[in-house]
Parts: sequence; C-alpha cells; structure tokens
Amino acid sequence: MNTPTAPAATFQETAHQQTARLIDGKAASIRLLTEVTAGVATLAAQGVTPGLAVVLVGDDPASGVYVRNKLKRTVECGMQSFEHRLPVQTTEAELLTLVAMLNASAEVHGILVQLPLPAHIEEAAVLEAIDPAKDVDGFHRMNVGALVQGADALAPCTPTGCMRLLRDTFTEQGGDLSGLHAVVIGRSNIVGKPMAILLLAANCTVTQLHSRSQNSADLCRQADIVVAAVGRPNMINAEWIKPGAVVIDVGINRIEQPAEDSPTGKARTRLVGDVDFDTVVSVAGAITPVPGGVGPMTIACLLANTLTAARRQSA
Ligand SMILES: Nc1nc2c(c(=O)[nH]1)N[C@@H](CN(C=O)c1ccc(C(=O)N[C@@H](CCC(=O)O)C(=O)O)cc1)CN2
Ligand SMILES: [Mg+2]
Repeated sequence: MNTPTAPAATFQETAHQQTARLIDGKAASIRLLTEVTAGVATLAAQGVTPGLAVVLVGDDPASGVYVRNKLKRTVECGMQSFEHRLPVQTTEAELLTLVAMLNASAEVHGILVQLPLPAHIEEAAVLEAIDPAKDVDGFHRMNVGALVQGADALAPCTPTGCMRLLRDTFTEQGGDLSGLHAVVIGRSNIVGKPMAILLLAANCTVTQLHSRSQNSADLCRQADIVVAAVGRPNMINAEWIKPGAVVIDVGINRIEQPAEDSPTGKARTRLVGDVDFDTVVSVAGAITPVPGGVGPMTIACLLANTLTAARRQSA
C-alpha cells in the first residue's frame, strides 16, 4: 500500500466559518439540459430522434408530478416522448407485455417505469424485463454490475446528478474528489448503493451508514462530503457535520406545516430534505437546498442517459 498522503487542500479548508455556499441544482440542470438539447439536434440531423417512453402505473400524486416534468423536459430537449399511463389495477403480466412492446420499438431508445409501483407488482421483475440498452434509469442488474466493475453503464440518474454537483463544487481542484472522505447515509438500490460506487470510482474514501449503523453522527462528522439519502425529514443536523463539509441532500419529504409556522397563516405541506438545512447551513461549506438541489438534476441526467442510449443504439 502507498504511504497515505493528506488530500489536496480541499474546499472545506477555505470555506468554513461562514454561511454555506448554496449548490444550485436548478442552474446546473439547465446547463446539462442545454448540452443534451444540442446533442439531440446533432443526432436528429443524422436521422435519429431520441425517444423516451415513460410508464406510470396508478395515480400517486407525487409520481404524477415527476412524470409530467419528465415528459415536458423530454419534448423541450427535442426528443420524442411516449407516455403510458396505466390504471392502478394493471397486472404485472400486462405491464410486462407493455415493456416487451417498448423493448421492440425502434423509436424508443429509453424506457422508464416510474417507481414506486403498486404493491401487487414485483418491481424487480419489471426492471429486469427492460432491455439493458434502453434502461435509462440504470436499475437493471446488467447496468448495476457494469457500474460496479467500472465498465460502460447507464448509471442511475440521482447519484449521477449528485456527482455532477460535487464536481462543480470542487472546481478549484478541477472537480477532483480523490482522497476525500465521503459518507453516504442510506443504502437503497436507487440512490445509496450506486452513490457509494460512483464516489469510490472518483477515488473517495467511502463510508456507508444505514439504519443499523452505530455512532452514525460521529462517523458522519469525519466526512468531507456527506450525501444524505435516508428519507427521514431533517434527520441530519449540525452536530453530524464537520465545519466546511460539502452536503448533498437527496431527501424529498413532504411534511405538514402548522398554520402558525406558515408564511400564509394557513396550514399547508412543505418540502424538506433529510438534512436540517437551517442548522447545517451555518456549519457546512456548501449545501444543496430542497427543493432546487438534487431533484432537478435527476431529470436532466435521465435525458442525458436517453441521449447516450440513442447514440449507442444508432451507432
Ligand atoms: N423510475 C424512477 N422512479 C423514481 C425515481 C427515478 O429516478 N426513477 N426517482 C424518484 C422520483 N423522481 C423521479 O422519478 C424525482 C423526484 C424529485 C424531483 C424533483 O425535481 N424535485 C424537486 C421538487 C419537486 C416537488 O415540488 O415535489 C426538487 O427537489 O427541487 C425529480 C424527480 C422516485 N421514483
Ligand atoms: Mg412492490
């Protein structure tokens, strides 16, 4: 093993003792969508218009919003959009028949089945039925395996978006994250696990915390980079954060806000992350807000993956 060396002067050494810099995911997503739009135009000029099929089963209101946003951005980028809304009582067999049809369609380069699916449908069976070349969510085992081995893969959109935000935040080091200690909180297949793989591929030292971890706050306080993806509102407070650390908040939790705390004086719901923004903002060096942080990057990375898939299928 090489003699350990201290990481190069990092963002946090220069940035602490002040309010954290806000990492603007909305602006970063617009930059990426602009690149994707140019790539789509180039491919279209060669006779291939990338096509994305989005499948939504049931009427979960949040999923409905995400799907609507995906369809809107798809069209804005110049891609073809194929929308499939199925009733909640759709059977697994019916859904698999649709997936097979989309796999066979030459106009469809990317397929996305919005999660969560209704409880009677086995999610894994549906995700494994998608042609890995069209799996723009990067959830198929073939793509997960390729990601782990560092081979060309369609990588999951939310972790990819987080990596882009991190590289942008560390521009002073040329986007180099080598040697930094990254703590990922959460181990879901969609975010936590692929996030850890991507950070490892970027030469970070990675610690993964989860519901059974002990001394989580102490471990987290050693991190240069914290990625919170647990789905528990405001769980990570200032005591978990080393001064100057870069904090990426993947959580999207809708909580009730009582009338007395609401700016309008009426009870309403409010979107918060897994990170207690109000306390962490004065300790961290940089932080993503919720909304306007990771969320918009998820959709931009989905369209980037669709462009990549279309390029590969037409090569
Ligand atoms: N098949 C998939 N299902 C789900 C995924 C996924 O990547 N693929 N991720 C999430 C939901 N999701 C995309 O599908 C998603 C969630 C949130 C956002 C977003 O832009 N959030 C905004 C706030 C939006 C709001 O007001 O509710 C933000 O954070 O600024 C985009 C995509 C689960 N399912
Ligand atoms: Mg299920």
